[in-house]
Amino acid sequence: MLEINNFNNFILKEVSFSLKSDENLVILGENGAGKSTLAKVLCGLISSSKVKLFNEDLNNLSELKRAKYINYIPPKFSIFDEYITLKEFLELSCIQSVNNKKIEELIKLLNLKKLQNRSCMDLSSGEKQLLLLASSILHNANITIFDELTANLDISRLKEVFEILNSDLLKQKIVITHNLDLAYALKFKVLFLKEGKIEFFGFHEEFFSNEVLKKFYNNSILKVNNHLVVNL
Ligand SMILES: Nc1ncnc2c1ncn2[C@@H]1O[C@H](COP(=O)(O)OP(=O)(O)OP(=O)(O)O)[C@@H](O)[C@H]1O
Repeated sequence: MLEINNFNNFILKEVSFSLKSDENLVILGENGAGKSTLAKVLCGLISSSKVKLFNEDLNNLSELKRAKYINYIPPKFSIFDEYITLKEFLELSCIQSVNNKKIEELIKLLNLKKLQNRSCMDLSSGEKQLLLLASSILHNANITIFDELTANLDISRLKEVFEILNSDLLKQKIVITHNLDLAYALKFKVLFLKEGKIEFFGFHEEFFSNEVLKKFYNNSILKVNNHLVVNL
């Protein structure tokens, strides 16, 4: 259970919503709408007294408990140690004991075997995003927030990531994305932010109706025969 109650700062305005433990969420909105800021508030990177996780104030949680409850995966991979390898990064992603069997399974699942001894710094943007996904599965938080996880992925990798987000490998998921095809396919609940305000919070079916799409995207996107079509 995640709750935010009337949060305000210079970017977000009167933000309130709650998610039950079995609900996943997609966060949509224009560039600069406040999506990453909201993610940082929800996971405590921006401090606030307005967030509750599993009925406990986020502010009062120990660092370990907070890490178990929520994990924020940023849009860009950054690391200070330029020598650390992909496999070592995964070992560090286990919050308590290192689970080598699971690391091997994930390396196989995400086809990262030939990269496992490469320095993380040398990975391509898409490979870094797959590493972040593998890392989040090892971390295994109750809630994982992905901020533009799929931005640099080719179509076949996007499909693999979709399958993982659509599976039970991770518990509760919050996905920030500009990829409406992904948002549509995931069928998660939808939150649409505009200039820091929640303009829509509700079910997938309602958001992806032509009426609501027209309201938020003018005529640039349409649903035709149950497919989204971009009108460039
Ligand atoms: N630390 C900061 N100081 C000042 N302004 C900030 C700061 N962080 C974000 N902003 C501004 O707040 C607004 C919202 O930023 P945010 O990164 O949350 O948007 P976003 O919806 O995630 O955008 P995008 O889709 O482009 O990633 C932007 O106008 C941004 O420039």
